[in-house]
Parts: sequence; C-alpha cells; structure tokens
Amino acid sequence: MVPFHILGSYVSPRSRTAWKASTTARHAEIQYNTKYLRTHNDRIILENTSLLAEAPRIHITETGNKTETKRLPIALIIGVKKGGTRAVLEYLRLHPDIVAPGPEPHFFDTHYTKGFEWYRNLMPETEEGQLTIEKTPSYFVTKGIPQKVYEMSKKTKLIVVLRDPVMRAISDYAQIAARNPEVKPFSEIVFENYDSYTVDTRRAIVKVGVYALHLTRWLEYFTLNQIHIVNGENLIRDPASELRDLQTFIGVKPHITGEHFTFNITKGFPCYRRNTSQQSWHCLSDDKGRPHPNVSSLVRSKLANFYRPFNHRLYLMTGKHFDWT
Ligand SMILES: Nc1ncnc2c1ncn2[C@@H]1O[C@H](COP(=O)(O)OS(=O)(=O)O)[C@@H](OP(=O)(O)O)[C@H]1O
Repeated sequence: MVPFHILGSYVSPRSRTAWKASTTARHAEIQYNTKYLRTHNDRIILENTSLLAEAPRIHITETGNKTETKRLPIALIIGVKKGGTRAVLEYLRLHPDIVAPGPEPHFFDTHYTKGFEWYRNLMPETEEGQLTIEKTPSYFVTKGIPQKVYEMSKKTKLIVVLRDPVMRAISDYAQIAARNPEVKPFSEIVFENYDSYTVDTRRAIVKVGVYALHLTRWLEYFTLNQIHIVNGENLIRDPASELRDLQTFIGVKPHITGEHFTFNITKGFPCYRRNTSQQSWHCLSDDKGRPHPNVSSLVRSKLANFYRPFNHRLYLMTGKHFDWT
C-alpha cells in the first residue's frame, strides 16, 4: 500500500466553522481557488475550502522587554532543507539592522522544553532598532511547530526558500552520501518499487518536497502575507532581487544590493561582501554547492511526475509560479 496519497475532497468541521475570510483581493482569489492539504494516518488529504486559516486565540506574549538586549526572533527562516537557507541567512546578516545566530537553534523541534528564555539567550545582542532572525530548516516540515511559533508571537514573519523538489532531493542525497559513502543508490531510496517506479513517500528525502502539504499546516496559524517564499533557483541567478523583496518583507530599509554580490565561476555560486568598498569576498563553505551524484533523466522524470500535482497545488496556494519540471 502506498501510505501517502490523495484521498479526495474533504471539508473538516473546523474549516467550515473556524476559518475566516481574508480581506485582500489576492487572498480572495486564493480562497476561491485553493484546496488545502492535510494528512491523516499518513495520507495526504485535499481539503476544499473557500476560507483562509484563522489563527487560534491562544497567545503568549513575548518574553523579551525593552531593557534586554537579546531578543526573540521576529522572523524565522523555516526551510526547506537544502533550499538555500544558509545563503539567505548569511545574505540577510549583511544588513546592519539584522542579527542572527550562526548555528541553527533547533528550538521549536528539539529544545522547546528548555523554554523561551533559553531560546532568547541563544540570540546575539541587539542594539536599538536591530531585528533578530534565525534559521532552522527542519521547522517547515515538523508537525506541531506552527502552533508553537504562533504561541511565541502571532506576528512572526516566516521565510521559506523553495527549490525544485527533485533537485532538493538529490541535494539531500548528496549530503547523506558525503556523510555515509555506503549509502544505497538514490533510486533505491526514493522508489519503493524500482520496477514500477513507485515513489516511496515514507522517506523523509521524498516527503520534504511535498511543499504544499507542509505549507498547509503553517496556514492553519499564519496568513499568506506573513509567509515569504524565496525562489531558490533565482537566489543563485540573481540574489540581489530576492534580497530586495526579503528586505521589504522583513521591514528593514533597502541596504543589500547587487554590489554585495559577485558570481564566483570556480564555485559556481554567488559570493558576497559585507562592505561594498572592500574587495574581500566570502563564499559559503564547501558543503554548500556540493557536486551532485549522477541521477538518470528517467529517475528524475519519474520523481518529477510524482511532485507535479503538489507543485501545482503550491502555485494555487501561493499565487507564485516556479519553473520546475
Ligand atoms: N551562494 C551559494 N553558495 C552555495 N550554495 C548556495 C548558494 N546559494 C544557494 N545555494 C544552494 O544552497 C543549497 C544548500 O541549501 P541549505 O543551505 O538550505 O542547506 S541546509 O539545509 O542548511 O543543509 C546548495 O545545495 P547544493 O548545491 O545541493 O549543495 C546550493 O544549491
């Protein structure tokens, strides 16, 4: 049995009673077109709803206060793993009004019981006017996290870096293979049955790429205009344009521009500089932009066929189109 499939239309009592309409024209269109996804017993269920999610009423106020210099994050880069999250974090840290811890805090998925004070203490000191952010890519796909983030602050801004899910899976595999050279071939991991190319949807390497499913969970607590999607392919082609939109979304003055970036031909990726009057360029470490294993075009196309309906759902949900295969 394939444990992860579309069951068809379903309207939950909650979606009928508790979800409310949004006011903007963009939302109105999305409300009309969107079928939300959820899971039940590991199956993906499409929910027809004409309504956007209303955030629940539970609310815990932020623990930081004006006299404290370490503050809880106002924005989180929540995913996706291998989407380009490190690049986005390091680029945003070029902004004088943005501070962030370098390591991933993993607060909401691993250390939540340690409490918000523990979390706040992980953050760098902020001066007046500076904003704190953090990145932990596992947040996007981990059940229960949207509610926890909402309880920290219902105003939290969410950043998701999305990349062609087939390429994301291959990138994830390249990381696994770099750590464990004995790993099975890619095709033996992603297909349950290699003869019929049945995709093994129990595998995390596959599941992460069902972006519409994960986004649906976040939309139960946050509205679409609190979620900013970065185009992971465009982030490599034209980082400045993605950063322009990101700075607007976060609400800082435009500071990071094309002058902060150069394309490093040897690395095959953009590198960046903090000070535009200096020539010292920094590139991300060698584990970003790893060589990928050879994956046949047949395997890629079978996996692309699996993701296509979910990608389409994502386009409807977000109003954003990606040129994925
Ligand atoms: N400037 C720059 N330099 C290097 N790599 C870049 C850059 N911009 C985006 N990318 C892409 O980022 C991919 C790694 O994604 P993440 O940082 O999200 O990975 S992780 O989840 O934190 O491990 C990484 O994936 P791979 O190429 O598969 O290694 C890159 O495609």
